[in-house]
Amino acid sequence: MTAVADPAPTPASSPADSDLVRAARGLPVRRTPVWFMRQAGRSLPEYRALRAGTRMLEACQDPDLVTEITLQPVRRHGVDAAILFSDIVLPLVVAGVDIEIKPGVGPVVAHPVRTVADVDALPPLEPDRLAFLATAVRRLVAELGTTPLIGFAGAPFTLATYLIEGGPSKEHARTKAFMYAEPQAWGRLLDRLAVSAATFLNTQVDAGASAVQLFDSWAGVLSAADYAERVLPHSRAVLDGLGDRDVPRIHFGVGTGELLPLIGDAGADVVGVDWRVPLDEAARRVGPHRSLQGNLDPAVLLADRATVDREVRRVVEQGRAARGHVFNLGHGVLPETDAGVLTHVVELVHELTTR
Ligand SMILES: Cc1c2[nH]c(c1CCC(=O)O)Cc1[nH]c(c(CCC(=O)O)c1C)Cc1[nH]c(c(CCC(=O)O)c1C)Cc1[nH]c(c(C)c1CCC(=O)O)C2
Repeated sequence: MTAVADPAPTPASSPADSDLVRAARGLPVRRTPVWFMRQAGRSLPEYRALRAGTRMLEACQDPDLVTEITLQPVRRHGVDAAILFSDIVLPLVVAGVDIEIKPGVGPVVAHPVRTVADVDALPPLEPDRLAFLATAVRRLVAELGTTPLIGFAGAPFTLATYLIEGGPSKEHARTKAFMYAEPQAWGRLLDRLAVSAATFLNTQVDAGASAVQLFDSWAGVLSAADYAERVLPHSRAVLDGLGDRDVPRIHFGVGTGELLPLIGDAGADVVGVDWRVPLDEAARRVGPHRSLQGNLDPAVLLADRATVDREVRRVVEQGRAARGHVFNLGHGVLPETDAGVLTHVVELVHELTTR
């Protein structure tokens, strides 16, 4: 059922009462909440200016920079949520794994995990090394007022792809080969990654984040059977690791049309959907007990205004089939996107859905 507005909507009294959190729980909203994956980043000139001269993974560990970069898209676009400026590989970096983020490429691992011994040599993440993260989150929560902060972590499978491939990959063939050839070491690797992801998430929630997103960006390369047996239990462990922390859980991957029910079953309140499956169909696949997030194709934002408007309207309409809808893109903002178009999309979604 589509969430219906209160007769006389009053402004949110706290982040926990925000439209983002309400939509995620399937409660009535004032208007459909909007945020964008990669809303902080190269589409913003003020981001490029602030980041100049600082390496990505250094910036992520500097509470001043994290706070400012996280707030930039909230100020500029009026989005309904902030997402912490960080990266999915950060828990590994903090634990001592030698990783660099190469501009225009992505994370590159100096010594990829290729053997059982490599798995057992991975350093654990000590929670007391995350003080910078708790500081940044506390500052952000103070600055954001009633706007919720979304904390996030990379899911075990997607992190394993970077560790095993040594960098970005299309087919993830080495990852799958290791998964099939060394099922026990695979299980230990994903267990470890689940523990560090849970530590990373819990630090953010304990410091005041109002929702979390687990990014399993590359899970869509797996069959449903392999995902269910070899990956889902570890993602569930991350989300279960939140314990009784009462924040909504968003769970997202790209190309996961065939996995959507399982992505939900791993313990999500909200299933993130890319542009390949329309939201009304996605709602049928995940069932009536979960909300949806998505799913405008990021490339649409490079098209003319009439196309943008038509596609935004379509996503909003199809999203009405969901228990609750968080408007987003189907994947991250492309760096060449005009920031003005993002602001326009926020305004249009609000206009179309204000009751
Ligand atoms: C797979 C993945 C990564 N990182 C992330 C994912 C999952 C989401 C997805 O599927 O895109 C998650 C992530 N990375 C970043 C955020 C910040 C919050 C936000 O969404 O605004 C989030 C949530 C910042 C970032 N992470 C990165 C940037 C760009 C670095 C820069 O600006 O120099 C940002 C803003 C770097 C990064 N980090 C990663 C890639 C593939 C890249 C892109 C490399 C490039 O194109 O230069 C790994």
